[in-house]
Formats: sequence, C-alpha cells, structure tokens
Amino acid sequence: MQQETVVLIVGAGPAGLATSACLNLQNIPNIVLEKENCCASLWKKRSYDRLKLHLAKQFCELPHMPFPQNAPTFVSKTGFIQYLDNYVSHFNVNPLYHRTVESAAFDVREGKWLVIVRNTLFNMEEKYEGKYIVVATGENSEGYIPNVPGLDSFHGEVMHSSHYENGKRFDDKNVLVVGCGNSGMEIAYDLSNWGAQTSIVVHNPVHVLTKRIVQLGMVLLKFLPCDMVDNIVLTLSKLKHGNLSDCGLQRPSKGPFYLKRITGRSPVIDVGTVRKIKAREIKVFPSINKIDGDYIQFANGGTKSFDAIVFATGYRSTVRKWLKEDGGLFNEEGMPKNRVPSHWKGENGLYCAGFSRGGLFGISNDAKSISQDICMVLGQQK
Ligand SMILES: Cc1cc2nc3c(=O)[nH]c(=O)nc-3n(C[C@H](O)[C@H](O)[C@H](O)COP(=O)(O)OP(=O)(O)OC[C@H]3O[C@@H](n4cnc5c(N)ncnc54)[C@H](O)[C@@H]3O)c2cc1C
Ligand SMILES: NC(=O)C1=CN([C@@H]2O[C@H](COP(=O)(O)OP(=O)(O)OC[C@H]3O[C@@H](n4cnc5c(N)ncnc54)[C@H](OP(=O)(O)O)[C@@H]3O)[C@@H](O)[C@H]2O)C=CC1
Ligand SMILES: O=C(O)C(=O)Cc1c[nH]c2ccccc12
Repeated sequence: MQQETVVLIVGAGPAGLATSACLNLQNIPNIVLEKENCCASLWKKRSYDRLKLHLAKQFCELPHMPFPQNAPTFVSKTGFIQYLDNYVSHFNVNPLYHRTVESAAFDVREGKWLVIVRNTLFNMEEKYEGKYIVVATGENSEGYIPNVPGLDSFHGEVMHSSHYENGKRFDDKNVLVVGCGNSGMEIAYDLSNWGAQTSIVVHNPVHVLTKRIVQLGMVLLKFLPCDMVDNIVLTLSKLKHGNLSDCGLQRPSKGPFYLKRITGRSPVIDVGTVRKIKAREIKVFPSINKIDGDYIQFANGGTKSFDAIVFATGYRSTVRKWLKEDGGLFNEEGMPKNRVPSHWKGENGLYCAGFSRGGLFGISNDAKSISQDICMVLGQQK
C-alpha cells in the first residue's frame, strides 16, 4: 500500500535535503519537489569554480552526518557536493526532479496544502497534496541586478555572479564587478588572477575579516558576549589588514557578528582581494551614476570604459511568486517576518527552512526544528 504523503518540501538544496532526511529518520512520509535535474543546484550549477566553504566544516554539516574526519577544515565546492550526494543516499532522500512548483495554497475545507507543479520534462501539470509544506527554495533563489540607468545601452557582456564560472575568457579584458559581498570580492580576485583589468564597485561600508578570524569568532561566541567577540575580531582584522579607508573600504560603525545577527549580512571573508586592492591591482570605485555605451560614470565623477560587468549584487527569495498567501510567515520580500529563532513556523502547517540568514548552520537548525515540530504534532494527533 502506498503511504500518504504528509509533508511536501519545495526545493532540493541543503535545506530541503536536510529536512527530508530528518523526516525520514522519523518515518514521516515526505516528497521533495525540485525544479532542476539535480539536488543542490546552486552548488552544482550556479556557483563559481574556486568556491570553498568559508566556515570551518563543523559549522557547515547537515543534521546527523558530520564531514569525514580526513576532510579539510575548509571544504572545497566539489567536497561539499560529494558530501551532499552521500547525504542524499545515506538518508534515502529521493527528490522528484524537473518539478517547478507554480502555486501552493491551503484548502481550509480539506485541511491540506494543494500544490500545482509543472513537470518540465513532459511539460504537463501535476497536483500534490500534503498536510504540511516546507518552503526550502532559499534566500538565493534568483540573482538580483539593480536598475542602473543606461544599463541597456552597455555594449559589453553583463552577467550575474551566479553565472560566473572563472575568469578564463576575460583575460586582458576590462571588467567591472559591482558589489563587494563575498561573491564580488572573490570574483574580483579570480578575474585579476586570470589577467583581467579588474575594478570593483563598493557603495557602502563593509567588514573584511579572514576565515581564521571568523572561525575564532564563531568559537568565542559560545563563551563571550557578541560585542566582546566583535572587539576581538576587529582588533585582529586591523592587525592583519591595517587601515583600508585609503583604498576605498570603510568599516561599518557596528561590529561584524552584531550585524550578522541583526541584519543577516555576512562580513567579507578575504581570500586575497585586499592585498590586490592595496597593490592597486584591483581598483575600487564608488556607486555607478549611469552607463552610456561602453562608458560607466561613477558617483565621484570618474568615467571609465569596460568590456564586461559582473553584478555580484546579491539574490532575492522567490517564494511570494508561487505561495498564494503569506501564511503568517513571509513578508513582501519573501523573507520571514519574525526574527530568528521564531522565523521557521507559520500557520496551517507551513514551515520554511533556510531563511534564517545563518548559512548552513542555520539550515541545519531549521531542519531539526521543523521535523521535531511535525513529529510532535503528528504524535498528538494519533
Ligand atoms: C555562492 C554562495 C556560497 C555560499 N557559501 C556558504 C558557505 O560556505 N557556508 C554557509 O554556511 N553558507 C553558504 N552560503 C549560503 C547558503 O548556505 C547556501 O546558499 C545554501 O545553498 C542554501 O541552501 P538552501 O537549500 O536554503 O537553498 P538553495 O541551495 O538555493 O536550494 C534551493 C533549491 O530550490 C529549488 N527551487 C527554487 N524554486 C523552486 C520552485 N518554484 N520549485 C521547485 N524547486 C525550486 C532550486 O532549484 C534549488 O535547488 C552560500 C551561498 C552562496 C550563494
Ligand atoms: N565561500 C563562501 O562561503 C561564500 C559565501 N557567500 C554567501 O552567499 C550569500 C550571497 O553573497 P553575495 O552573492 O556576495 O551577495 P550579498 O547580498 O552578500 O552581497 C551583495 C553586495 O552587493 C552590494 N550591492 C547591492 N546593490 C548594489 C548596487 N546597486 N551598487 C553597488 N553595490 C550593490 C551590496 O551592498 P549593500 O548590502 O551594502 O547594499 C553587497 O555588498 C552571502 O550570505 C555570502 O556570505 C558568497 C560567496 C562565497
Ligand atoms: O556564508 C554565509 O553567508 C553565511 O551566512 C555563513 C555564516 C553564518 N554565520 C556567519 C558569521 C560570519 C560569517 C559567515 C557566517
């Protein structure tokens, strides 16, 4: 006899996989719906070649499966993909691929979620039902490119960081990276290594740390208050990098771990970009005013021509495009209304995993909280 699906999970990234694994361990029937042809599509298809986990492996593991002892402290992209593929087989997670969720709504009469899915392999509509639904489509669902005046007139190549693989075909080209988050800073470094004349737009203050300093900070946070940890990591970072304001990099007035906690914004973990900026191998520009043909004009009045622009300007959640209600959970931007740790549970059996802005560590906590909650509610109903 076929078991009735109890939980529908939308998205087979780390969050969907971890939630399914936790439910499988409790024998709670679930289905994972994934629009791509593989799991962890961000890692397999939408991230640059030289990507490594920025946080030490103990902060990046999913529930119930540590990284192998012989894995390096900072796991490579291929190592992480291997880990996820092992995770999927170990916990018998079987996502349904080529399934794009187009709408989900709660049927009050039936007390169920009704989900309409496009099977893109056969271009047909499918319907699924579940008592619970877990949104695991991620904070990084689609690349965001700002509305820059004149962008349409730009003659060169324009891409989002999620489509950047490496700088091979940009050697000797003039490339502008817009955005100085972790993607922008690392892509600028990669482009410069491949021989591109590289520039980066830095429009706001930014914290630049190193992976070792962040690792120390993460450990210290277990014992010390956040402001004390921020003082320690900032002192270490100033010793390491010196004063960067001459190079166009200002530090925010609030500390890096405080900002991570309150705004979710991650500090930049330097991979070597700072040395290149100091050596003027990578040029820093302020905000873009406008684009005219090949020429880009900056807020300081400077103008320069470029062959290509990489927008490393972040991502947006897409859940509000298909979830037909906010479910008491999501704001207009498709992010949780409530602050961590009250962010993962909505109304009528709606949950979200992977929206805490806490990276893989946050994802692991969400998956455990959601599976425990569903297990408890089902237990009460028996
Ligand atoms: C470049 C990059 C590097 C990162 N590195 C780290 C790191 O080192 N450490 C860390 O802790 N965090 C890191 N993060 C943050 C975070 O951990 C990752 O983004 C992680 O992949 C998020 O997992 P997720 O499952 O929530 O979302 P995703 O990995 O984005 O998975 C969501 C899945 O949902 C699918 N989907 C979307 N919409 C639909 C739909 N309508 N129907 C069906 N399927 C759908 C997508 O195809 C995708 O496979 C990184 C993020 C980025 C962008
Ligand atoms: N190895 C790793 O672990 C890596 C992890 N990541 C993680 O992935 C997530 C996404 O990172 P990322 O892709 O860098 O996106 P982010 O959202 O973290 O960064 C986007 C950057 O673009 C800037 N920006 C936005 N709009 C404009 C604009 N109009 N002009 C100029 N700058 C602009 C933002 O500045 P502001 O916010 O001030 O507006 C910010 O600095 C983060 O959590 C990050 O830490 C990413 C890469 C590698
Ligand atoms: O890679 C990211 O953006 C993350 O969100 C991971 C993360 C969680 N907590 C942090 C603290 C400092 C730097 C990165 C992270």
